Amino acid sequence: MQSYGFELRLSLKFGFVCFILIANALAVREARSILLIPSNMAGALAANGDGTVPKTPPTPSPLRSSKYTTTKMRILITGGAGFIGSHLVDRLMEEGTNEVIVADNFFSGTKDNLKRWIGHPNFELIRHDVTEPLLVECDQIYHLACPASPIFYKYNPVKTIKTNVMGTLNMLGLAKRVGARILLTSTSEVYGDPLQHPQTEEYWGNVNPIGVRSCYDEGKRVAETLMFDYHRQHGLEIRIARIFNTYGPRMNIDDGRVVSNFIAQALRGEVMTVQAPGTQTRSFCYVSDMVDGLIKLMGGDNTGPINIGNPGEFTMLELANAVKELIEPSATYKIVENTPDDPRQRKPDITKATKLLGWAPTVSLREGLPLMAEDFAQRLGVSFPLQSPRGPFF
Ligand SMILES: NC(=O)c1ccc[n+]([C@@H]2O[C@H](COP(=O)([O-])OP(=O)(O)OC[C@H]3O[C@@H](n4cnc5c(N)ncnc54)[C@H](O)[C@@H]3O)[C@@H](O)[C@H]2O)c1
Ligand SMILES: O=C(O)[C@H]1O[C@H](OP(=O)(O)OP(=O)(O)OC[C@H]2O[C@@H](n3ccc(=O)[nH]c3=O)[C@H](O)[C@@H]2O)[C@H](O)[C@@H](O)[C@@H]1O
Repeated sequence: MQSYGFELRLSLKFGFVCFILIANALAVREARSILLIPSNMAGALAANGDGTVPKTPPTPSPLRSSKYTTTKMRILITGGAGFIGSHLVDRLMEEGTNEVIVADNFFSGTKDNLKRWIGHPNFELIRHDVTEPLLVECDQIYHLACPASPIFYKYNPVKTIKTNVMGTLNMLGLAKRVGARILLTSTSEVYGDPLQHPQTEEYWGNVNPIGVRSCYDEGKRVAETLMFDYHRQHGLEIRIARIFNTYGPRMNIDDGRVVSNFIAQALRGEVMTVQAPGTQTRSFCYVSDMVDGLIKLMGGDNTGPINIGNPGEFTMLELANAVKELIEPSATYKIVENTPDDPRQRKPDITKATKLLGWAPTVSLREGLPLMAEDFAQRLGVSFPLQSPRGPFF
């Protein structure tokens, strides 16, 4: 009797274990089907990573087709209170067919750049830091928010990284939720101190991952990675512009970038500070050309990355001499110490932009410098064209 009892207990235990195992197997199958995870998920992810056709884009929010919603294109511009962003706002507002929302934390931008639109029924300005999530409904996102001048982005490098990584992640999350197309303003700094010249989009760059500029250039490289991962994994419609040095009216007078420094110094009667050795090169794009390029990229079919910049290449000494010739003939310069990791040469190959977007810059440096100087002179309260023995230049 005792042995029967023992066998019964044993078979009950065995039955219980079998039951648990079968139940577990069923639960896993059920969970898979609930979560819609295909059995070949690992393969699918690998295939996506290999650049196979991305998923269908997410459906736009139902709010956008509500009869109470405007028929205008609603465009979010992060960093829209800054230099390039505010010119982009002007252009998109002037089109008359858009509603524009600007989200900016005013770290390097200012409300003053947008004063023309504040109060306009198609315009909204939100004080918002992109490192925090943002809930708005929109059709397109131009994601510019990020300090761009080396002085500003090195001021709080951890914040710069957070802005590039968490900020881009938040904007991608927003784009995914509302089904918006998103454009990232990346930078020629992803090429670092380039060993290929001019730089094509295929070049992977020569970047110091632990240098003082890394918060910006590595930050932008991660932002580009995030854009492509969201594109492959979630089907997001992405656009990436690699912007090369852009200048024009409305830059911060004490922004610290070279064109604004030289013009402000020349107009204030100060000595222009050419950082050693002075033979390093940059290619300068006028802001109206840049805005044209960004809008064409957003409207076109190509994800990018696409270089947008003016291929005219100048040494810093040549730039100082151009400012002297065109802005203030009495201007002088001195050679000062440079900062670490300053790229020695930079010039965009714009074959892709020309072929795929039908875009090319139209404003030369000689035309653009005086236009910028006029704006700076007005803000500094000095007259321009400055009186000189040779008279006005244009
Ligand atoms: N101007 C150039 O030569 C150049 C070159 C390459 C790339 N870019 C890129 O273009 C974009 C605009 O550059 P810009 O020259 O107009 O610079 P900018 O500094 O004038 O504008 C950047 C704007 O972003 C805002 N911002 C910064 N951090 C933010 C945050 N955490 N949350 C919300 N807003 C924030 C600033 O307040 C500012 O209004 C940047 O993404 C920059 O990296 C510019
Ligand atoms: O276009 C780009 O991709 C990047 O270009 C710039 O970075 P950088 O080229 O270093 O811009 P500047 O600070 O204007 O410096 C340009 C050159 O001028 C020199 N410089 C700068 C300031 C100055 O007073 N004098 C001077 O000679 C620097 O040494 C450097 O060689 C921008 O600041 C970045 O936001 C942007 O992403």
